[in-house]
Amino acid sequence: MNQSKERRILNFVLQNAVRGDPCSVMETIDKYCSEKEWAMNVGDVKGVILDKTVEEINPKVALELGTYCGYSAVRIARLLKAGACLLTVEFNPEFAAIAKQMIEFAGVQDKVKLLEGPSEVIIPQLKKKYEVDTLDFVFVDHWKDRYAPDTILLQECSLLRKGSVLLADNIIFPGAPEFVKYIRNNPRFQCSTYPSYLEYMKVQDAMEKAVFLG
Ligand SMILES: O=C(NCCNC(=O)c1cc(-c2ccc(F)cc2)cc(O)c1O)c1cc(O)ncn1
Ligand SMILES: [Mg+2]
Repeated sequence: MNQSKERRILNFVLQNAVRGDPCSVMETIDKYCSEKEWAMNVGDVKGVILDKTVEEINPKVALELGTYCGYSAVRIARLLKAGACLLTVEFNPEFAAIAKQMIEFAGVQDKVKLLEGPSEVIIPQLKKKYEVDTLDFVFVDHWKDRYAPDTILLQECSLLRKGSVLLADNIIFPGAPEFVKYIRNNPRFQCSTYPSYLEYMKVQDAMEKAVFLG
């Protein structure tokens, strides 16, 4: 059975990156995906916007929707302080298996909890099953038509507090029009847009930052 692209990315990391070095893992994935096979990691250009947002917030509890191969989980976790954690949600079991190995190879497994399942099932479990009180930071990077419903679900589950920050990938390409419409017209969010480029491409994209006002 021929290998998946995600398995090829992981193997390239296992063979070329430095075990326990998150930056080496990120650089190696970016090298593979810009030179050999494109893949939907947030990437090195938008990754800087993600870094700056995480460093500004310094979250104790962070959530990621859409783990994929674990690139952004490694990217976020490397910036988390002692005692802080990232919960990352992936629906696709193959992606989750790859991401688990990627996170462990990077050495950030103690800061990351990978939750396998659909976001609409996992989010309502965060308080009771995963002992979350509220979320300081949410990186939204899963199915684009889930961005708006899951933002509503996070509020319904009282997972956001005054000052919680959402950062959403791909609001230009592939686009998340329902989310943009919802969040920019919602008086409970303070929004700002960060124009950038689609990972590994000369195609315009952007990230949307939305601060929950409580
Ligand atoms: O996370 C799940 N899918 C990947 C979401 N991410 C994307 O779709 C995504 C796509 C693109 C992209 C860009 C250009 C292009 F030509 C094709 C795709 C870029 C990105 O940066 C993304 O983030 C998922 C799976 C599932 O089964 N259930 C719940 N969620
Ligand atoms: Mg994305």
